Amino acid sequence: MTEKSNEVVLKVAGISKRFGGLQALSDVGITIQRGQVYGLIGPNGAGKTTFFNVITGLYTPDAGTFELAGKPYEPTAVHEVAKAGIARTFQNIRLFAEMTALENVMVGRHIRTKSGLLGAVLRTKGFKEEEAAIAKRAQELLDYVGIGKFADYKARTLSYGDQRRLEIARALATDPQLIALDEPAAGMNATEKVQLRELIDRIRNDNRTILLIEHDVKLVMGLCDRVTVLDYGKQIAEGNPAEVQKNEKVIEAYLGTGGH
Ligand SMILES: Nc1ncnc2c1ncn2[C@@H]1O[C@H](COP(=O)(O)OP(=O)(O)OP(=O)(O)O)[C@@H](O)[C@H]1O
Repeated sequence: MTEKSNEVVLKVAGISKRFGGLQALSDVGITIQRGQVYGLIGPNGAGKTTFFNVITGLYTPDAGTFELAGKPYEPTAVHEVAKAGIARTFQNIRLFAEMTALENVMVGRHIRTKSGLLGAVLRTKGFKEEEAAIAKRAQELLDYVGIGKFADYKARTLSYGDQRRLEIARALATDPQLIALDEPAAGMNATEKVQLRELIDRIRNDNRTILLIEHDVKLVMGLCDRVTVLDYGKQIAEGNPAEVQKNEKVIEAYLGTGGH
């Protein structure tokens, strides 16, 4: 029997990372199954961003093993990781401000195109057909995240919440194995958070897999299938939200630092 929930998408183990005298991560590992929303939480300075950056190729770890959809990958460069199948968004939105929403999504799609640079320069027939297909797919993705009507708007003119949706559409455009969202709810108002939650739910229901760093513990607990809690670079708890919430080390870590 093929149980989708048993299919491992990301398996990282034994990750350590030191910055000078500071052990930012010590032997951290997570396993994410297809269709899961996996949350990464922890007090300020716990190592969440470092962990995220290691997985997505921004930082080189001192130790660790990495497997994506059953294949080992080397997180040595961001574009290699994107090609391997991890798409990410950033805490501080990184869109092409002067490009339209549609163009921003098309950029995401280009890492999967075949014509390449020469085709683009020569504007070959193959290139033009491919462009049209990419534009169509980009429009579908904008519709999917709920901002289809803004396709021709410059990214910078969109509301904050819509820019975050656009980033997610761009990430989806790469057909990733895993979508890594870095604090997607940061700076959102209550209505935008509800909409974000609905969108993430929808993405999960389409059997996609999401890793999420988020400060909004309520959002994480309400949304995630599994959660890892980091504190001072160590993984102090892993489990479903109910288990993690009851964990004494977790309660202590949050109360001890004033929580969030
Ligand atoms: N590039 C770096 N150079 C030196 N130290 C770093 C670097 N990046 C992170 N650190 C340190 O590593 C530790 C973990 O930081 P990290 O940003 O991963 O935590 P975090 O859990 O994401 O925190 P926050 O919730 O505040 O974003 C901190 O003590 C931080 O100062």
